[in-house]
Amino acid sequence: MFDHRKYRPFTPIRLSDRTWPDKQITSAPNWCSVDLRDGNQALINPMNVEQKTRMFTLLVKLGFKEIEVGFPSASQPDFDFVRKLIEEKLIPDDVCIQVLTQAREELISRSYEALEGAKQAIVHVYNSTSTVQREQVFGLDKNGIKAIAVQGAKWVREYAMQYPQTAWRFQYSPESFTGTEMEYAVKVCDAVIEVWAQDKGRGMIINLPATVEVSTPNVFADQIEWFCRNIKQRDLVEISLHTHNDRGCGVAAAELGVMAGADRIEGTLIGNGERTGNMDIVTMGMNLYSQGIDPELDFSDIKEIINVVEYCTELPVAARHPWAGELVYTAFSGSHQDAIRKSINYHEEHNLDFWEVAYLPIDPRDIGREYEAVIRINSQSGKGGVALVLERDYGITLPKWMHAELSKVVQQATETSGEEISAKTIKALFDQHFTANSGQWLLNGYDLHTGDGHISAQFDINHSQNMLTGKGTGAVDALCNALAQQYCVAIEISQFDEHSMAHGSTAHAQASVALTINGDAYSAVAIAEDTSGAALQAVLTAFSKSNTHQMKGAA
Ligand SMILES: CC(=O)SCCNC(=O)CCNC(=O)[C@H](O)C(C)(C)COP(=O)(O)OP(=O)(O)OC[C@H]1O[C@@H](n2cnc3c(N)ncnc32)[C@H](O)[C@@H]1OP(=O)(O)O
Ligand SMILES: CC(C)C(=O)C(=O)O
Repeated sequence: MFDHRKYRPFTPIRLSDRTWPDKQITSAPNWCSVDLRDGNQALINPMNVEQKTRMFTLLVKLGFKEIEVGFPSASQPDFDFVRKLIEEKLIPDDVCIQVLTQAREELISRSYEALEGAKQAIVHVYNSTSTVQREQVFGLDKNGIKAIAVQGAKWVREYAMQYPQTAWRFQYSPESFTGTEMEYAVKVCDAVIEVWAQDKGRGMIINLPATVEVSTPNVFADQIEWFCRNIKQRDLVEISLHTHNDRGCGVAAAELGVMAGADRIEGTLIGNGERTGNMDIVTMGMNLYSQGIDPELDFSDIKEIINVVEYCTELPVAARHPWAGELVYTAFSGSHQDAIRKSINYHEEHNLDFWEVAYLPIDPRDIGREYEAVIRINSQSGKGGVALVLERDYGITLPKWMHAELSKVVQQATETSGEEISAKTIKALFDQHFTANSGQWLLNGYDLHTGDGHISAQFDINHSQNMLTGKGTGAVDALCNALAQQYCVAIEISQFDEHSMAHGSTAHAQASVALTINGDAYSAVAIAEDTSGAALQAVLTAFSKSNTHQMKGAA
């Protein structure tokens, strides 16, 4: 039964003098990828050695310096993978691998066996401390649970002594930290630190997991600030966070947690992990990047990250996934397209130092995305977007007065199909509507003579099979007069635009014209090697439309 009364609200801790809301993140935290452990343990098919190796290689390439590579005491494949990394010397000198173990002696001992020969490594031991786990899973009181942690810490320390060649660091996680009374969590962690602090200079990490996300991120941040203030030997430990995404706020919790004093963040690429996933390092890293902060991870080839993640996890990356999804830099809606087009043009024209483009929080090209994907056209799109597609993909810049006319044609097509329309189809519609010419109305040549402020011109046109002669203030005017005289119609030039086309194009000029012929409007575009040729052809094409129309009308 869908009955909310079955649930109780989470009780926040009392922290009225919190300071984290006034803090800003100004640098990247220390990152630790747990793709190969927490990510892996949540998969339908855990990664095989080949997939793990591919993921590890990517993580190193992205710049991770700490990578939890598995739970080697849990399974032979995990054990073998750690051995492979060490024996095949696949771990760069500046990368530290990490392994997870429960606080059980046989598992700790096996973890050290797996790590033998590593230059440096982090042994990560955990046990659950929340009220629910204490009472319902372990059946132990607070002292009993603390004793597991302390005993685990002791075994971790003792076994490390048997492998003095490795530079060991130790990590402890009070699993289900957020469901634990804060005073008690501090007590357990203080006790673990006390064990490990016996070895002076030993790197220690206390990792605080939101094993299941149970509150709003501000409550988590309060817990972190409170914990950091109250732990006894704060200066000896690195405080790490390991958030999950059950309420959809895994990244927000980690961010506020860093503001509250944490130094290190554990997470996965694209947020794979138990249930709704671990906190997504790509999202948090890109959040920093978009604020001008170096994430110290290289996400410039997002496609490669997606390919490897999809290959290794056998799960698809959602099209709307923050920063990485296929559609996150794409606008279909007209007003967004219009603003993006104007904003990008403004940016280029004013040579701005900072990226501030409407609807695009970053330049998609920074992460290897093309502008092509930014504007896509369907029935929600507007004239600006359609014009941009023609300009972007075909170098055809339409004058503003022509945008609405083309957009109407495209809109009809998208409404009829109910689907997205490709750039190729938009170009075909443009040709059909603006440049199509029966072939009878093609300009073969022209001869212009200037005198008494007027141009006398002769036009060689297929259709007339004779030369047309006209006089006017310019070539276009002269042609219109010639046509008006020859075909006994009234012609007025309502709009006219001509410009050179982009460098590198085979044609060099584009002309657009709107004529009013016997009271009706006809517009056309022509592209030719020179501006006069393009202008005259545009007039002929527009005129041909009226001619067809009249013939149709007559029939
Ligand atoms: C929040 C997290 O993601 S933690 C990481 C979880 N990851 C995994 O579990 C993946 C790998 N795990 C495994 O392959 C297995 O669970 C193993 C190998 C670790 C342990 O396997 P098994 O001993 O066969 O079974 P299981 O996991 O059910 O063990 C539960 C026992 O361990 C105890 N236990 C559980 N966690 C811990 C811990 N952190 N420290 C000490 N003891 C623990 C339980 O109380 C229980 O004891 P009991 O047998 O006396 O009741
Ligand atoms: C072992 C801990 C860090 C964990 O994976 C969790 O609590 O989610």
